[in-house]
Amino acid sequence: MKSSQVKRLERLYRRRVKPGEVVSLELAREMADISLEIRRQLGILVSRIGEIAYVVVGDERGIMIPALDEYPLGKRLLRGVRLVHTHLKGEVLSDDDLTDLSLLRLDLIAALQLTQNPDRFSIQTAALVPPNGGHLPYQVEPSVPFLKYDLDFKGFVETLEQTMERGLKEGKVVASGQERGILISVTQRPMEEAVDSIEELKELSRTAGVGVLDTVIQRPKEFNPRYLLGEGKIREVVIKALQYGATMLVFDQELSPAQVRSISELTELKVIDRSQLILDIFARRATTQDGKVQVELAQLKYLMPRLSGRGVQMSRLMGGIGGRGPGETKLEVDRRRIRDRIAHLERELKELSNGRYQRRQKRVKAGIPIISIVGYTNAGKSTLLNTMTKSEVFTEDLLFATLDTSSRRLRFPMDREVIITDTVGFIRSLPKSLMGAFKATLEELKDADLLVHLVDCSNPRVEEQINQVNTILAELELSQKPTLLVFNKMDLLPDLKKGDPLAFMKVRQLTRKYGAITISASDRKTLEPLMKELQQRFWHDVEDYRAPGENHEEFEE
Ligand SMILES: Nc1nc2c(ncn2[C@@H]2O[C@H](COP(=O)(O)OP(=O)(O)OP(=O)(O)O)[C@@H](O)[C@H]2O)c(=O)[nH]1
Ligand SMILES: [Mg+2]
Repeated sequence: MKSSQVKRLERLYRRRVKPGEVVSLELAREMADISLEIRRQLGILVSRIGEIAYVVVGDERGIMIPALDEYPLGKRLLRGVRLVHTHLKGEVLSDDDLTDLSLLRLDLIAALQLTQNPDRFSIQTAALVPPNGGHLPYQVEPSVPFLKYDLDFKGFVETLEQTMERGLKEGKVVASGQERGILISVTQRPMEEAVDSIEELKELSRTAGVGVLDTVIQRPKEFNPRYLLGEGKIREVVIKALQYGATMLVFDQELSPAQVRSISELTELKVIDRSQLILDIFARRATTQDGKVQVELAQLKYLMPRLSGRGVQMSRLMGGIGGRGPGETKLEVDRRRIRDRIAHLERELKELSNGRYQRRQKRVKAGIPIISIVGYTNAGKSTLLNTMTKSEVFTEDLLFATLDTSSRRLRFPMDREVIITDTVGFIRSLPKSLMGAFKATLEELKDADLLVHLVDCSNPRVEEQINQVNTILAELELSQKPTLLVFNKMDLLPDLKKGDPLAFMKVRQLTRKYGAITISASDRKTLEPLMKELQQRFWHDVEDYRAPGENHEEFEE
């Protein structure tokens, strides 16, 4: 470019646009003139007060918009700058233009559609529209000769912003105040597995208080190291997020710290992965000292490797859902202080575990058999403990209701008793950091004389869940323990038979295959076969277990 041309471009920065106009006639003419002379597209980004924030020169067919760091979106729904640029051959707004509009959330995008004559051109504009349940997030207007173009820009953009805000508050899809997420899985596993896993991610999201707007599965030949998702796909996701008014993306796969950063930079959405979701749920659920220490430890260990590198956006990284997790102040401490904290927590955990160990020793010494109930999260473990012992352990139809083991005594006839313990639920791909921290809790399983592996047989993923639990038991070196497989929630089977006959048949087949006992943990009357089996296992002399009734000795706490 000639220096005179550069000067002309620089002078554009001194121009002002009236707030009521998209662009003035004079300025548009000057742009057309320069653009035709240099044979490149020319764009200006204009702020709300009418200042020229950037002058951008492209090539013949397109233009690259710079990072708009000085105009952060933050909580705003629109960027606060509009793009006016030239199209040398009078082309209409391109897909790239509309993608920029959507991704950058520009106030408006305008193309000056030039002809050979710098004084005669048309203008075409497009702007975002409020989230509308899956339709296009923008609206493109027809071209009009520039001289006929007449839009009160100030009024237009203010109204648009207000409507968008109102739409968001009404939160048509999910209640407001909640996070609204799009779930994403990028995997090379078979489609069926991906669907199963994302179904579970939905449950986890529900438990964590994240409303699920949509799910996206991509099975690429190769992973894109930067975004995990392919570039095209991630743009699709962003547009979807705009359409539905999403606040967060939840990935089913573990993301590297760098990936979290690039994705959240590109999308300006909160980005979390499955591990973080689970950590978040654990953080909410921990009530006892033990549980709290373990969760904080796990969170810090998860955070540590994510602290390296420049400009880590803490709020996005560890904000979790609604900003729980280690508090802001704790996050400001440097790695060293975190390391100290980890060491401190580990000591504390050790002390707590010493206490646990002594309690365990007492039990072992007393020679009372110990039964531990294990199983996938939500299988009904706590319910079973409650019903068997008539106690009130917290149960809920959410994942990970129980985070600490709790033990109860269970009496059998003839003054016989066992200790029965409830444990934290298992889940596939438990975050590594959590696995470590919760090993302490699960250590108690080593003392168990019998594991009762409880299964929710109404769950469509029942077989997979059995396998997952077995895998984790193997990891804990517990495969050799005597184990009793018990199918729970049999009261739900008639419904399953009606709703999904195939799944029902599968359950029947599994029951036969494993010779499993079936019960309804919530219904005491159905526990008889289980009680009988337990009694047989521990006291071989018992010929027959008698059902609890008026004239019998009852099993009770
Ligand atoms: N229909 C039916 N629901 C049951 C039965 N047993 C448990 N539930 C329900 O299943 C849900 C989970 O029960 P919990 O006892 O909390 O399950 P858990 O295995 O302890 O779960 P975590 O502690 O999260 O691992 C609750 O809503 C229970 O009411 C049953 O026999 N039939
Ligand atoms: Mg429980």
